[in-house]
Amino acid sequence: MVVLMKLITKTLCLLHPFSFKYFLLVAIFLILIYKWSFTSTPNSSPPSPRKLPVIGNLHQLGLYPHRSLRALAQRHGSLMMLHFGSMPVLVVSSAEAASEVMKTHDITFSDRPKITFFKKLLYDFKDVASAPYGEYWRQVKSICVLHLLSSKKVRSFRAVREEEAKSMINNIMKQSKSTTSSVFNLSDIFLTVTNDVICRITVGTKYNDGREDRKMFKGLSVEFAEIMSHINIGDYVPWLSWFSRLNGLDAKQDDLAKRYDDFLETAVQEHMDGDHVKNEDEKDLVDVLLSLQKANVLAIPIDLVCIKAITLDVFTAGTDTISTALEWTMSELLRHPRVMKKLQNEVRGIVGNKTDLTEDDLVGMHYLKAVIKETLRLHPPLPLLLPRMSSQDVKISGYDIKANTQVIVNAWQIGRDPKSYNNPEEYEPERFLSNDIDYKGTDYELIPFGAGRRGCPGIQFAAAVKEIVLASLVHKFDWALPGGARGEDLDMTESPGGTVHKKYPLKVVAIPYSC
Ligand code: HEM
Repeated sequence: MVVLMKLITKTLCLLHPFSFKYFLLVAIFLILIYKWSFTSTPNSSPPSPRKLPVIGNLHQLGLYPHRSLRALAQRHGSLMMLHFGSMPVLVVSSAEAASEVMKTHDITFSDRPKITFFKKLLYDFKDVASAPYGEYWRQVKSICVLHLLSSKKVRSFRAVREEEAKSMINNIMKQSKSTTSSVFNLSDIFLTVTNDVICRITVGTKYNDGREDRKMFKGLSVEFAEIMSHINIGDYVPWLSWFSRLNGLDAKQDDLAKRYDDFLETAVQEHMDGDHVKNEDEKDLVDVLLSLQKANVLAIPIDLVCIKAITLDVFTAGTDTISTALEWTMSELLRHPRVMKKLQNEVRGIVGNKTDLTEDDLVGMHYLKAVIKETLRLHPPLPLLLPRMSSQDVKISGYDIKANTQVIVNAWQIGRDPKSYNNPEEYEPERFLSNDIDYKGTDYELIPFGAGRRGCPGIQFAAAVKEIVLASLVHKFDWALPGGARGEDLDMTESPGGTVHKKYPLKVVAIPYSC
C-alpha cells in the first residue's frame, strides 16, 4: 500500500490540474478501502485475520486449506471469522466449538451453501448432500438411510463385500506369482474395489467388466472430488463470475456433469427396461428408488432427476472417501512396521487355518478398528467436512453469528489437538484401545464423518468395506516398499483437493504369506 501511495504521489507531481483532481479522488478511494478492509471486526464477532479488498481472505487458503486455516486459527482462535469475497465464513477449529455448532445449534447450522459446483453437478441441489435443509432433504436422506445404509441393509450387502475383497486378493495373488516384479499400485486397487462394491449396491453391476462404454466410469468420482476443490470466484464475488468462464472451470464442470448424467441416464433406463423380477434382497438402490416413484407413496413425489441425484450422491460420497481412507491406512502401516506386525498377528490369529476370511472374523479384531480410527484421526478424507450455512442469527461462545454465514469445521485440526490427544502427531492406534472415543458423531474430538443432522449416513457401510479389505490384505500378504525403501521414507505429501489423497499413488510389493 505504501509503495502504491508513493507511486501515486510521484505521478501527481507530473499531472495537469484536472488529472490531479481525478487522481486525488482515486487516492482517497484507495485509502478508504484500505481502512475499511483492515479495521478490526466489532467485539461481538469472532476474531478475524486481516482481509484484502474484494477477495477478502480467499488468498490465505493456499494449496492445503486445512493447513492454512490451522495456522490462522493458532493466531486468532478456535472460532474465527473470515470473508470469502463478501461472504462471511465462520471457521471452527476445536472440539468444544464444533459441539456448539453441530450439537447445541445443530438446526441453525444444518443448511448447505448454494455453490455453483453443487448446482451444476448435483442436479440443482436435488441430492442429499447439497439439498437445502427442509422437507425435501429429510425425505431423501431417510430414503438413503432406510433403503441403503441402515444396519440391516449394510449387513445384507455382506456377500458383495466378501466377494469383491476375495476377487481383489485373487488378482494380486495371481499377478504376484506370475511376474518377476510384483509392484502394485494399491491406490488404484482401492479405487477399483470400492467402486465395484458401490456400483453393485447402487446399480446392480460392476461397471468394470471390460465393456468399452463403461471404462470411463471408474475415474469419475476422483474427477468429481478434484473439480470440487476449485472455487468458483463468482460464488463469493458475483461480479467476477465471468472469471470461471475465462479460466475454463465452468466448461470443466459442465463437461463432467454431462458425462455423469449420460452414465446415470443409461443406468436408470436399463433398470426401467429390464423385465427380470427381483426379490427384495436382489434390489439395488435404483430399483428401490424406481419402486418408490411408482408406488407414489412419498410426501414429495420423486422424479427421474431426483433418482439420478441420489444415486450420484452415493457414488461420489462413498467411492473416493473410502478408497482414500484405505490408501492412508496402508501408508501408515508401511511407515510403522511394528503396527503392521501387530495387526497381522491379530488377523492371522483370528482367521487361523481357514483359507478365506469372512465378516464374522472381523468382530473380534479390535486392533484393526483402532488402526482405522487412528488413520481417520490423522487423515480425514474430507479434512474440512462439507460446508454448512447458518439459517438465522445465533450466539456461539458469546459471539454473534449472522444468518447466511458459511461454516467450515476443520476436522483435520481437531483430530490433532494436543488438548484431546497425547503426542497428537504420532501414529499410535493403541490410544483407541484404552478409550471409548468413536467417530460416530458424538465425540467431537474425532469427527471425520461430521456430526448432527447433516452428519454422514454412510459410516457403518464405510467401516464394513474398510475392515474386510484391510484385514484381507494383511492376512494374505506381507508388504514392502519397492527397491527396499524404508517405511519411514514413504512420501506422505497430500494432494490438493476436496478429498485429500496421497499426492503420489501408493506403490508396494506384495509377498504372499503362507502360514
Ligand atoms: C470413509 C468414508 C466416508 C467419509 C470420511 C465421509 C465423510 C462425510 C462427511 C464429512 C460428510 C459431511 C458431514 C457434515 O456436514 O457434518 C458426509 C456426508 C454425507 N455422506 Fe459420507 N463419508 C464417507 C462415506 C460415505 C458413504 C459410503 C456414503 C454412502 C454410501 C456416504 C454418504 C454421505 C451422504 C449422503 C452425505 C450427506 C449427508 C447430508 O447432507 O445430510 N458417505 N460424509
